[in-house]
Amino acid sequence: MATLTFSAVHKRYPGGAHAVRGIDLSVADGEVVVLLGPSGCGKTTTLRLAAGLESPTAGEVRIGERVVNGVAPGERDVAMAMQGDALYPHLSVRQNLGFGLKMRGTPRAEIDRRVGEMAERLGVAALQDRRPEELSGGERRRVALGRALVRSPSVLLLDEPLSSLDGPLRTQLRAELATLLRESGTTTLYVTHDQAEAMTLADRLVVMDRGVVRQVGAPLEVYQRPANRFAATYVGSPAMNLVDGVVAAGRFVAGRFAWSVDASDGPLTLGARAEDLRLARDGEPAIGDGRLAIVEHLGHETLAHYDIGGAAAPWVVRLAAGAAVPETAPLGIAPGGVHLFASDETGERIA
Ligand SMILES: Nc1ncnc2c1ncn2[C@@H]1O[C@H](COP(=O)(O)OP(=O)(O)OP(=O)(O)O)[C@@H](O)[C@H]1O
Repeated sequence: MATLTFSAVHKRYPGGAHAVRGIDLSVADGEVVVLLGPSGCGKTTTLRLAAGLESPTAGEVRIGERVVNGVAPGERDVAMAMQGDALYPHLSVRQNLGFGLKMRGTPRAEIDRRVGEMAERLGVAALQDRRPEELSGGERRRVALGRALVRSPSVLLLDEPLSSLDGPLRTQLRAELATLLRESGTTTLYVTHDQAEAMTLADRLVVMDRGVVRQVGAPLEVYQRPANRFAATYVGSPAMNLVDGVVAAGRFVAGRFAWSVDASDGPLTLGARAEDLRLARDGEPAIGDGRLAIVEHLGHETLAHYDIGGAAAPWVVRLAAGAAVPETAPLGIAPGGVHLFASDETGERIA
């Protein structure tokens, strides 16, 4: 087990892409840190820098106290599992699981013991004599994860390991993986752009945008108190509702939209999550009248999209399943449900 540390790390590819722009990040011993961000934001590059498949163009990557910038992947004691990783087709499940241990000269009896335990934990014990072609997609993913985990590496690097799976299987394996990572206590850096996966697996979440870290925090902390507009819109589904407007004398106004805020005069962006919006009753304060644009009946809840005038897109209101959805309604924001962000390009949180 070890810590993994990035200090002012940059990666500029020969072709010119500046994929990672000064990342400072530390994964503590036994911690699961998830990199979350849109396509092309530098997640995989960060992981490959930890693996030793790329070297930084500036800054330092350390495993424990050791600077590993120029150290080859095989000398780092890291294990990696990536999306679409192929198993060795001519080897059995047992041999696939034990391959890394064998390469490291682990005694036969210990390989058998560790492989047996891992196969048991991953629910593939009965399949150990099969070849990969005789497995389902989910079973193959389990074996690929097991192959990385069984080595008990200092650092485990996982790049969208569940992305080739569909609905229920993915949910199941996600939960199993969460337990497995906790129990094994392996220092893990995990890349995904799947919200639910990030929220379930992460001790801490790292929100990335165009090669830069925009926020680091526990998943709920990031959800409840996003540090900037980017994190506010990227974390959470549906995304936080936002509207650009101007504050004058304690009143935020954007077109038909108005709400009392505790902020100095000037432009800013006001946000509220779908669950913090409500249909205001008579006499309750309202941001204005919303006009119904779309309703999504999702079974366990209803998402009503209301055009509120000032915002570019309709605001999404989360309602209980089966609740009445009026065509027009005054919308209110629950106490504590208002987020304020700078309207400049940083979009930093103000309150
Ligand atoms: N080998 C490479 N050579 C040149 N540019 C690259 C290389 N690998 C990645 N890039 C560029 O670096 C940037 C970051 O890519 P990276 O794969 O790290 O993003 P990502 O966040 O993992 O994206 P995705 O979610 O799509 O996998 C992108 O602009 C990409 O085009």
